[in-house]
Amino acid sequence: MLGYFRKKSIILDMILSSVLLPSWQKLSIYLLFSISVSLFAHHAFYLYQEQHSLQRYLEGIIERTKQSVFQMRTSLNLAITNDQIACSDKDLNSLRIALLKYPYIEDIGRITEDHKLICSALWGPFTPPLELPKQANIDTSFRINWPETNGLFAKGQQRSVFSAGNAFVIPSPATFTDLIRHSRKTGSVLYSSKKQHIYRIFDDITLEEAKKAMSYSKNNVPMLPTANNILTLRICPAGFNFCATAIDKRTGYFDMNIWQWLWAILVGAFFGMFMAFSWAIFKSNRRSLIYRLKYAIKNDQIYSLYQPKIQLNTGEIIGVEALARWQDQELGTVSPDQFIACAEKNKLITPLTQQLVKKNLDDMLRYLKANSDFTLSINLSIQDLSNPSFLHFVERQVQQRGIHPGQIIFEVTERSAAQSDVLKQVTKRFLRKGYQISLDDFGTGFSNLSWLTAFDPHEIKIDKMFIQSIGTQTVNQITLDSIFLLVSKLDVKLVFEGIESLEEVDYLTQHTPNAIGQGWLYSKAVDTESLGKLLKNQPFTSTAFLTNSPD
Ligand SMILES: Nc1nc2c(ncn2[C@@H]2O[C@@H]3COP(=O)(O)O[C@H]4[C@@H](O)[C@H](n5cnc6c(=O)[nH]c(N)nc65)O[C@@H]4COP(=O)(O)O[C@H]3[C@H]2O)c(=O)[nH]1
Repeated sequence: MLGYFRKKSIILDMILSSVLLPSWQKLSIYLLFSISVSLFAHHAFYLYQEQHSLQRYLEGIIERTKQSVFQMRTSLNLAITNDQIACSDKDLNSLRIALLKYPYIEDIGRITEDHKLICSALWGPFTPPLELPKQANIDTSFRINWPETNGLFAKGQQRSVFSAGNAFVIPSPATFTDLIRHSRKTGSVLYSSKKQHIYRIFDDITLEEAKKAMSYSKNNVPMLPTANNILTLRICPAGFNFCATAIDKRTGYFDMNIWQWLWAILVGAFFGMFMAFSWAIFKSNRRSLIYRLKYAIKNDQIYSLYQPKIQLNTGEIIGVEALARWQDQELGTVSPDQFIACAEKNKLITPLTQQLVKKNLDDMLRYLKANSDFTLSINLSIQDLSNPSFLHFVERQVQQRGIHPGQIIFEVTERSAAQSDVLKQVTKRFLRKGYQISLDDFGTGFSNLSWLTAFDPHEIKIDKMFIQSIGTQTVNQITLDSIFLLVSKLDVKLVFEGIESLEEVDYLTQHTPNAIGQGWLYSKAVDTESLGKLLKNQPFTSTAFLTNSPD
């Protein structure tokens, strides 16, 4: 069990260590940001829902008011066209029949020109007549209507009275009963379209709140949550003389309960973490070797430095080996062993080699032209060689610059036995075109004798580990001695890599007088300018020539 958890934690450690984890400061910023975004999103979401619910509520009130208006208009018309003597029994009976037909009307009766109610279907004749308040509103639908009328019904009750001709109606207070929400945060106000008169206030809305809501000529949807802002929606139906505004006094944030707040914070925190880690992974990927290498190739940032190859017995520079260099903004100096392997693995080697070949030919053109014995060694990967178009590419580049193919040496390394057959085939095509082939890193890995017999390289490069073994009496030194013996029988140039001391030069020249060498004793890989100086000052005859040029 313990082992299981240990294993899990190792895997987690591995995952986490491969990602650039965000710092606590960054994580807090992400969290703060996304919690705020989440809260705002929740606010907007609830606001949207509330707006929809308020819209439905308002439409309900508008629809019911239209029905009520229709019933009032029709019943008033019936009363006006009734040719009975006003307030007679017959008149009152026909008014009662009308009253029974229209459920949104509470009472219907007769009114005099000076605004006195003289009888009604419910109450019969009023003796004396009931006087209405003087402040009448002119209403296009009903000619005259009065606002709340005190005293007609129970004490304190108010009714609106609408009149036309010698008839009046009182709408039923039960008209909207089923629409009332009994809500403490929403409500609505019904008023004349010119805002002269408030017909009715629904739910728990104060007169001040109703007036404030009426003051908005359009819908008021407060996206930014402030405590004083109210959500209001207004509808003024065409062909009618009234408007209704619905109000929501506590919206979004202000209406969220503790669980909704917690949920919003949790969602925000989750997304904040998610964003922070996604960004960290994205950044880690951007910093990855493969990403940076693609970027470097695309932006032509990889270049070559040139390490002189020396004829050891004379100290003369007979050519150079191009060695790729890459200085990345993010990763710093990356060794060619690393990035070449990465390019090979990710099928980037062909574009990279092509870029480098062009640069190498351009850089060395003047030296190649100045001395027809001067050679340029270029490292190739097996993928370059097996790419059928690569030889054509090289041919084009070499011909365009008027360079003799024999001055170009392609260094190849056999990295697996399986590559042997391919190499045999392809290198022959290069040899036929006049290029030289050099067998690199001889003695290491798969570069061995079988290779030598498979085809005839012009040159064998002995790996630096053998040079470093000189004077050590190790297996490598013994191998080096056998290489001398073997190569003396073959028609092939021997190039020793990694020469760092005069003793090594002495040892090598004693065994192979025509040996060629390269190493830090003479020079590290240098740029074209420094190479020019080295060429001027050659031959290397003593330690005085040894440079400390940067690699
Ligand atoms: N300790 C020591 N080292 C010395 C001395 N003289 C030279 N060297 C290093 O030995 C390596 C020789 O290159 P290589 O065997 O072709 O091995 C090369 C070659 O296989 C590959 N490479 C470099 N440039 C290219 C390129 O343009 N294309 C391809 N395909 N491979 C390249 O990367 C390998 C490593 O290149 P570098 O890091 O530049 O390492 C170079 C060079 O800097 C010395 O006196 N002492």
